[in-house]
Amino acid sequence: MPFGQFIIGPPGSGKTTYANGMSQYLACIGRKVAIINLDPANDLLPYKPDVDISDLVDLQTVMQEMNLGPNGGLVYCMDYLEQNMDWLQAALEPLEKGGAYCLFDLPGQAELFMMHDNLKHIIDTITQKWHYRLTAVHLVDAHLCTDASKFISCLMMSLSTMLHLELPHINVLSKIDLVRQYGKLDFNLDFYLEVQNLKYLVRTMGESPFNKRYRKLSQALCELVEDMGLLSFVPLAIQDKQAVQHVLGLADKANGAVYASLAGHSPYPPELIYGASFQGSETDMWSDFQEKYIDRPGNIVERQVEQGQPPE
Ligand SMILES: Nc1nc2c(ncn2[C@@H]2O[C@H](COP(=O)(O)OP(=O)(O)OP(=O)(O)O)[C@@H](O)[C@H]2O)c(=O)[nH]1
Repeated sequence: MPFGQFIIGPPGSGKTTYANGMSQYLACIGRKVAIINLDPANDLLPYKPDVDISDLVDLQTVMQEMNLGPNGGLVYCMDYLEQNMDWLQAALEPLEKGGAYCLFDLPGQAELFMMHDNLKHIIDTITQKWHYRLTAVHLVDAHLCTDASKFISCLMMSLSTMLHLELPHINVLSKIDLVRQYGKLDFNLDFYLEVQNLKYLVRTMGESPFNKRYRKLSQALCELVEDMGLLSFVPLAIQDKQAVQHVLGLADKANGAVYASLAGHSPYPPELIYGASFQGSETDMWSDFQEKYIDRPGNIVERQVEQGQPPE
């Protein structure tokens, strides 16, 4: 029974970097890991994929021969993969036999999730027909927290992806370490992670004619998200070991790897699965992140300016 993660999220949200970082962490703690690149637009990979969709279909060739743009080409490649799932099954077989934890790096274009069924069919085949136990790890760039309207869009996108995929799901605010660059947040980090009391978010939206006109709509969307009670985020900065550990621990619980290990149905003893996951309290971790990445000035010059001293 193979375990692993589907890594999803909009373009640029950090999926490939996460696949690379997570695989390094897994290898470090002694778990076998494989990366399956299913994004044909991924040309400069920081990792060496164990399976690469480019070996099946090449996006550039598709664009040239079919006279398609990048998005049309991507949809074509996904259709092609859907029709050639036996290729993927054969490529996965040795990894499965070797007991590898599978990280699937997926394309980020939202239309693949929202408007076409090909990726959903691919995911369904892997999880339902081939019985892979996979958690969807959905990354969104944390800079969306710096603007209430953008954060509401991010909530809608995360929620609809969750409902569309019907998989165990973790929502991640990625690149937390870069948030400071985009200015001060209106609220502490836990506000964005817990996704509660969103009425306060709507209040920060300003008084432009556009905002005034659509305030009720924003309010209704926020109420919908809160009423469903399905959405929350965990923070990630890929170089932060604690954060990577935390996401892995949640993914292992969501896909059942922890319970399989406890029941003796895993090549890894529970100590390795539990022992490698984050053991502390989430609230302490949030405060630590708040202090480390959001409150604390990033460098000595910023610190001096914040303390009212002229930079040296
Ligand atoms: N500082 C910082 N940079 C990050 C982090 N995660 C990703 N990045 C950077 O964000 C940029 C985009 O990351 P990618 O991993 O290529 O994002 P992606 O989602 O795979 O992008 P597409 O392949 O276009 O869909 C790269 O420059 C990464 O180095 C992080 O946690 N911290």
